[in-house]
Amino acid sequence: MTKPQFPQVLSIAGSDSGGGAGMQADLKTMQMRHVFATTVLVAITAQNARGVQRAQVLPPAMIDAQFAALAEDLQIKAVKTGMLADSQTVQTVVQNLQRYDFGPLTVDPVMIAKGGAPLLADEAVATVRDQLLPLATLITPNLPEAEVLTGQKIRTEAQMRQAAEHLQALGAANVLVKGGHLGADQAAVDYVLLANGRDFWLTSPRVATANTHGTGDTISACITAELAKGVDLATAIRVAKAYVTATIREGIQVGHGHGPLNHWAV
Ligand SMILES: Nc1ncnc2c1ncn2[C@@H]1O[C@H](COP(=O)(O)OP(=O)(O)OP(=O)(O)O)[C@@H](O)[C@H]1O
Ligand SMILES: Cc1ncc(CO)c(N)n1
Repeated sequence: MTKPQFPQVLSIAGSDSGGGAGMQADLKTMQMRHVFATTVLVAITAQNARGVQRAQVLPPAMIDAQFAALAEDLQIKAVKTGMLADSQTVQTVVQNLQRYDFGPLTVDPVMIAKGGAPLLADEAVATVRDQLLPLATLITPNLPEAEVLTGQKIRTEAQMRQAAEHLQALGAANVLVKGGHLGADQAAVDYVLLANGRDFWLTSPRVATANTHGTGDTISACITAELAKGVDLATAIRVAKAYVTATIREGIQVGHGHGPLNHWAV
């Protein structure tokens, strides 16, 4: 009897001990999307829905060793990055992504946790922009991240569009600007600019909830999973928007503060 085949995907990220964001959100999402998730852990955070208490970065040699182990034995079809902590770690990840072909790369340029804790050192922003972003098949910044990467203020939908064009000019092939941080009275509107110049908006009703910890990780992990299955990018982004919306709408209650999503939602 032939055994079931699942496309293999990779999450390069930090651990969220609270289980709601980071590598844990990636793993839960990828499992729900029926792909086989592998990981390169770059940092550990002591974190819960109230915030980040402590973080520790892994040494470059340990990051290299994880990449080498995967390259030796697996066939990764799509890859994403999340928390990358500091400039040295970004450079280590960039070197490995250049060394191995793990398929289309989705860069979620994680900078600050929902509670306000920094997950990327200021000195690493230029490394992300200049070295990682040009490798990205897709970059998925939220509004504050897009502001930092472009140096532009983003308060309106017109500015979201301009920021996407700017990010493309910086070298990202395709761009998803996430509008989760627009005003609480506005719909959850995201803007997509594809490599071929096609663009579209994705709009869903804003759910009035504090339980949005890990939304960014979840949408980018879902896109990565769909890409590994061979789904085209525009469809992968639409599927992922629908999935993250369901995980917010069909919320669960775990912890306090910015609680996690319902990854079982469909
Ligand atoms: N309250 C909400 N209701 C519905 N959709 C939301 C809500 N908040 C965020 N979203 C959607 O979730 C996705 C992630 O966007 P967001 O801007 O929150 O990412 P993020 O800030 O990177 O998340 P995180 O840092 O928690 O991982 C987007 O599609 C956004 O529109
Ligand atoms: C480890 C980690 N990665 C990413 C995020 C952003 O959601 C977070 N809060 N924690």
